[in-house]
Amino acid sequence: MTRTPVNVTVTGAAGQIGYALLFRIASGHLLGADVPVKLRLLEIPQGMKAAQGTAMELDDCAFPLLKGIDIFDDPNQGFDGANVALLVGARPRTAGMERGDLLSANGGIFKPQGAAINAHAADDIKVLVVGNPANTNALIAQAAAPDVPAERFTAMTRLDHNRAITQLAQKTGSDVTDIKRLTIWGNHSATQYPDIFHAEIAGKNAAEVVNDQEWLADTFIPTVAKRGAAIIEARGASSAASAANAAIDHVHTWVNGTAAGDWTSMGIPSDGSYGVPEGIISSFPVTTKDGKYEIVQGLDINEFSRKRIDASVAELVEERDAVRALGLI
Ligand SMILES: NC(=O)c1ccc[n+]([C@@H]2O[C@H](COP(=O)([O-])OP(=O)(O)OC[C@H]3O[C@@H](n4cnc5c(N)ncnc54)[C@H](O)[C@@H]3O)[C@@H](O)[C@H]2O)c1
Ligand SMILES: O=C(O)C[C@H](O)C(=O)O
Repeated sequence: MTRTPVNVTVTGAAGQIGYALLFRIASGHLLGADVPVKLRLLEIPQGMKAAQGTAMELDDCAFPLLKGIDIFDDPNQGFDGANVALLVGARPRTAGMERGDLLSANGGIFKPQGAAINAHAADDIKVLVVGNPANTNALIAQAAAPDVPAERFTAMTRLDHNRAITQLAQKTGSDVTDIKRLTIWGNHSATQYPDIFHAEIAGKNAAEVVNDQEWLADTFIPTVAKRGAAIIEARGASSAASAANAAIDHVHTWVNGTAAGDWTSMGIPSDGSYGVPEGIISSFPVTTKDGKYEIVQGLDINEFSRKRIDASVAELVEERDAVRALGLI
């Protein structure tokens, strides 16, 4: 049976993450090795020529699953019929820019994109926001799309999740595949909290295996939370291939499910679980099945974790209040 191609819209397609992402979507890593895709690339007018160049290279790969590429500079066209939308393009912070300016500039991108998704995307649209500040940009887009179920808007903390797995594996001399049930809580920012108290390493409690509170507080958490800045310092540019890889992982897991006994981390609208105010887009431990996710319930949150989750959530509440004051939500 021939499957209908899935329409995947990627914004910021001519950027560095776009360049690392599009070839993997086209080769079947986003949705599955048997799922044909049509790419819809969305750029700003200045990015159109470079996006066309990337599309030429995609053509030159003769990917069996790639059934079409269209390029737009109008969100209403870019999101038309989209089943999956990866919102990567964003306004980066530049020298002298205050946080309010950054939120306002991104509001100018994510509000119209949310409205275009609301008006034109397919009924089963799933949205992943990668562009920073990812959680709050996702909130802005979601608020502009009242007819789309709120839970379809998610923000990426999978890169943080993957970073934390490797740091833990390297510390304990284990394999990344031995590590399960790790959680990123809160914001994709330096306040995020990577939690190993419920994680397992080859079936044993990770915090007990590590048994080094000082390493946890003074090395592990800051290393994971500040990894983005460390990459920028080392590479002279922000993470791109690892961010693209995490976007692939996020959507693949959302669509295809978490493995039995494991979970992942996703930025999702809070339902009030774990004391996170309803509606803000915060990272939680989630399981996924049949294209839907659920927050893992019933985890005991110790005092060490509570303090850190609360701090990151407080930052998200501040960001929400700031975009509310700007009339963006
Ligand atoms: N959540 C995460 O874990 C994570 C990780 C890494 C990077 N990021 C963020 O991802 C974003 C993209 O990073 P990058 O390195 O690809 O940046 P980049 O500057 O290389 O590319 C961004 C692209 O977006 C385009 N763009 C800007 N406004 C647009 C709009 N309104 N519509 C469509 N396209 C638009 C630009 O023309 C550019 O081509 C940044 O905000 C970055 O901070 C997030
Ligand atoms: O773009 C950034 O500021 C960093 C990025 O979010 C990352 O985590 O690598």
